[in-house]
Amino acid sequence: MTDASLHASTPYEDEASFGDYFALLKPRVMSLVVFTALVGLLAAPVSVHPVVGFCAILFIAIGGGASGALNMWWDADIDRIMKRTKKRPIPAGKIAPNEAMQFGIALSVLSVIMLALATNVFAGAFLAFTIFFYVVIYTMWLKRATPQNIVIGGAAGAFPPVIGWIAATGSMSLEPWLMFALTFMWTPPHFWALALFMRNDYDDAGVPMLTVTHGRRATRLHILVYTVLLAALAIGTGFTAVGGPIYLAVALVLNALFLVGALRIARRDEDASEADNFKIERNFFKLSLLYLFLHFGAILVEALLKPFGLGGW
Ligand code: HEM
Ligand SMILES: CC(C)=CCC/C(C)=C/CC/C(C)=C/COP(=O)(O)OP(=O)(O)O
Repeated sequence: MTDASLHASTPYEDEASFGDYFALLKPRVMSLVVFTALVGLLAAPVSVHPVVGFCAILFIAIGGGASGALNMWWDADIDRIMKRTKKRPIPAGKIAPNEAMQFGIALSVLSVIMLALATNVFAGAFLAFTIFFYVVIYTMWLKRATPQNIVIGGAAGAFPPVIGWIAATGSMSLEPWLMFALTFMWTPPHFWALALFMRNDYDDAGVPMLTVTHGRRATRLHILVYTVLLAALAIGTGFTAVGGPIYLAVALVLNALFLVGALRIARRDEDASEADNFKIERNFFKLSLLYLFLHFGAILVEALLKPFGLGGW
């Protein structure tokens, strides 16, 4: 939908509140993104001045939020159709699409420049690339083009620990890419569970999510396959440079729970009670958030213990 037609059907209010602009930053989703960036930054084997570290995380958060605003600008037409998203600031008539676009671009430029100045140019460039990946590659291109949209696009959400590490060290190494791999493999089960319990949202909006193109049964099986691969990766990571006994214990428990959840989803029958299916899918989605948070929390604990001769193997 063009700006003009959106304007025609939505009476934009004169003054959007601070809360409306804040909502454009997708703060709830970005909170976990920012946490993974923080772990990337703190797990690096260098000492970062607390003020520099704080600024780095702040600018990564602003960059992530800016990419969320640009996503909402581009997707305003489908957001106004889906129940889950119709109350967002643009479809709700609080902020005009053009304003959201300008806000998103301004914050993107600001965050990239400030991160480069506060830390290093490499980190700034990587943040710019991540924003580009989420906004252009995922949102503008893949999301409406292929059911593999989130498998490939998931890379955008997996880059933040790499940005955090580069902000701290000015270089890359294996450890942040292990964190990348974990988030990358986690994204499909995380998202497809939501696509299942949001039922017809994506059908209505004509977005080619797996649930729409290949059906709910195929999506359930995809969740199971990715969860098995994720479990192998997450547990295997326990024996690498970012792992250690604490991480491994956390990973074993969480992956067992996640596998049980994925099996329950895979075994659901579409003819079964819709309320029961909803509950199982929603619980799995919630567990996915705890799953990533605790894996990164464990990576952080291992890293913070290392200077004391503890942590790691
Ligand atoms: C391309 C990859 C991803 C896709 C397509 C995706 C999709 C989604 C969607 C559609 C929602 C519902 C959001 C809403 O209604 O506001 C959601 C929720 C969420 N996502 Fe993701 N996600 C992705 C990657 C990530 C990553 C990498 C993280 C964190 C590292 C993350 C963290 C969250 C959190 C914390 C929520 C819950 C927000 C709440 O409490 O409402 N997501 N995700
Ligand atoms: C630092 C930086 C730039 C981070 C970017 C992080 C990132 C790519 C997060 C992706 C998370 C997300 C909300 C995907 C939603 O998919 P969607 O946009 O299809 O969901 P929607 O239907 O809720 O809009």
